[in-house]
Amino acid sequence: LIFSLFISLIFAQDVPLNPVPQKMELSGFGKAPETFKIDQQNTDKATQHLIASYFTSENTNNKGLKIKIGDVKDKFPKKFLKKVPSRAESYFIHGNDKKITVIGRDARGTYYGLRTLIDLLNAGKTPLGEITDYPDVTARGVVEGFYGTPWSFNHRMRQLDFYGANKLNTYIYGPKDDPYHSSPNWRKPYPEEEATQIKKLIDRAKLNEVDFVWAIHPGKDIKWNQEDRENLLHKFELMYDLGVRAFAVFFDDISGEGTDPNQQADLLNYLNENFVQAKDGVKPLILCPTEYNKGWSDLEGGYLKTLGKELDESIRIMWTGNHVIADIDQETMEWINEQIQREAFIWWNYPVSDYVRDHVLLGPAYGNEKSIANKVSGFVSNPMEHAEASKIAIYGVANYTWNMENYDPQESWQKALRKLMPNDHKALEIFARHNSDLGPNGHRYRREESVAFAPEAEQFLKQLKANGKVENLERIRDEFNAMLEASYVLLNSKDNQVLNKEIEPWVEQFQLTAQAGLSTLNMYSALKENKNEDFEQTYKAVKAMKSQMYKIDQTENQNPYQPGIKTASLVVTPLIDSTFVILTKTYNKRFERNLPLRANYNPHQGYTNVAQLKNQNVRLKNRKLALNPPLEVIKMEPQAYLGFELEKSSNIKQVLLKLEGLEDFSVLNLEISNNGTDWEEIELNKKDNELKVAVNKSGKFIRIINVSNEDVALKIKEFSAIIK
Ligand SMILES: CCCCCN1[C@H](CC(=O)NC)[C@H](O)[C@H](O)[C@H]1CO
Repeated sequence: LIFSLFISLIFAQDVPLNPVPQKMELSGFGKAPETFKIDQQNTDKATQHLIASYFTSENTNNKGLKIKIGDVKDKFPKKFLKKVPSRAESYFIHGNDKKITVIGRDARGTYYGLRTLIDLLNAGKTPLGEITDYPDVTARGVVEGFYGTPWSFNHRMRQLDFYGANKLNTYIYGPKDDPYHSSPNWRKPYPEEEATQIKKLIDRAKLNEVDFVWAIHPGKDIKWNQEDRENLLHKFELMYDLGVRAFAVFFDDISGEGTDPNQQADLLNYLNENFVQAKDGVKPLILCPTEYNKGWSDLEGGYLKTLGKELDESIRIMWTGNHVIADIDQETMEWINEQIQREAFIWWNYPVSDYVRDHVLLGPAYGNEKSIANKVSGFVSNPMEHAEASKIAIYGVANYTWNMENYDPQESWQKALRKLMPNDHKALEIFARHNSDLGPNGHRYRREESVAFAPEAEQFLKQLKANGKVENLERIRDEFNAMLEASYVLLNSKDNQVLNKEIEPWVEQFQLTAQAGLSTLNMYSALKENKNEDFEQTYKAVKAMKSQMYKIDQTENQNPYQPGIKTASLVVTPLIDSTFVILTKTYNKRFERNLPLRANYNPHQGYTNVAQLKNQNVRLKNRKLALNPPLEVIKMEPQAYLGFELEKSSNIKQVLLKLEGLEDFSVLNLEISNNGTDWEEIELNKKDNELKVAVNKSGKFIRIINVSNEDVALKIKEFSAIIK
């Protein structure tokens, strides 16, 4: 047994089994034959469809290797039947050189067993021995729950196929910006075209053994009366008629009336009794609570306790962890499960990037503990609006939730890159390892990036600053070269055009970054050899590359939150920018020149004492300096301020302010200053919350400040200044 386990562990690495099964006792693998003979017993439509698509007249005949596939209700040898695990969706495979047997605990188990067998056959192998497998987490998958452009129909169809292939069984449809999911049209039926698409998605989900969960987000304007109760029930009926058999109600990111936990619980219990129980085949309801993370929960208020006490025990309650964006550990689960008296259903806000839209998050899915499998009722990932690129993280979640203690983030990440780009995965790896961190953000959630390169970058900068000479120039140059070459391979790869289309602007920016890096190293060499003409020439080249990057950043991916294209922002870009400034300063001093130092184009920065906004980026577009508007409501205590610190005192032509949720505008003053201590108030007509204020005064600091002695809560839709 030890020997065969040893063998199977070795094999587990090189056979791309998605996910790795719980237990493999194989003496090895046979060579997959040319033809098979299928003996199909009890199977559902999804399995029949998968069999029909894989075993065709090309590779089946009477002399082929026998494959008998069915579930525990069928006739199989007792010694096999007793090996099928009792959990839902589990399966057992036995193989020798005569016959392969696949037995599912249930229809999904049979399907997943077949998927595992097909993974082996695709690798040209058949199993010699036994595979016993089951999922660790009950509901596994994705919640399309982000702000921004919802995924397209075609992307959703691709996603469902990806989930089927990787044993994910849950897709929750809840795009924040779909007006028929949320306000104002949650009461209305979908228009014809969308309704037809949803029907097609449901059929595709079935063929991939995925529960299509339709979520409604009524909380912004729901009235706790019989009329709206009927409205919601009616909308669920309409969705049921389209084929939806699993439903969710989201009460997140709302304020006011809709946040009442007793009303929320009454509504869901009512839906449970009068809809879920009343109809056949409908799965238990899922609720996303208003207090969906510990940082936002007010224990005295008893919101969570009320839900835990009042909600029917069949209803699942979602949870993002100790914060809006958080990784999940044992302590997180013990706390919340106690509060809600059931196992929470995790909504993992990764790789969602709707609060760092200028970044793509392509790194490994890591940070969640491996001991929580029996503490969660579900685990779904909230992805990026870039569906194809999100598959890297989703593949990790598939492995993590199926076989948790076996999960290896790096191994999964490598496998995901190969699944997405079978031939050019090396180029994708070089690109992805430098595009994984989020950059500074209001949630202060960060990811590792450029991990192997960071020590080299650090040593390079340290030595450059200390004595102007470095020892690892070649290793830095090698990485920039690898980045440059990878960018060309990616832009020309035929592996996955859908992915290419999504990441193209970032790959272009990445290419320019690599080129700027190489030329900055040329500046270093020219300086060392006192080749002043070369230095100034290559200096000019870097400035030209930077202005091209600036143009991409100003034209691509323009959205109202974090517009533009940031790449390699944690290690590589800062290394290049710092090196550029150090070399230019040294050159200017040594040869009495005054080449401008500015490497990047935004010399201004945010200026605030509001913790939530410490990292909020500011952007300069032409002459307009704007605060990236935060998604969330901002709380400003008395004397709290936020605004801008300019590079130097400049003429402030105009200030634009668009605020929301503020009854009494008089609590805020607009002020400017040249030194950050003496402030001059700028008159505001404080009645409307959309202001264009002519200033025409010079200043280095601009701010709005809460001059009342009360806390104020507001949403900042726009805060910008025109600097002339
Ligand atoms: C308004 C404060 C920020 C909330 C951010 N959450 C939202 C709600 C949520 O997490 N619900 C569980 C969206 O889902 C979004 O995608 C995600 C991250 O930006």
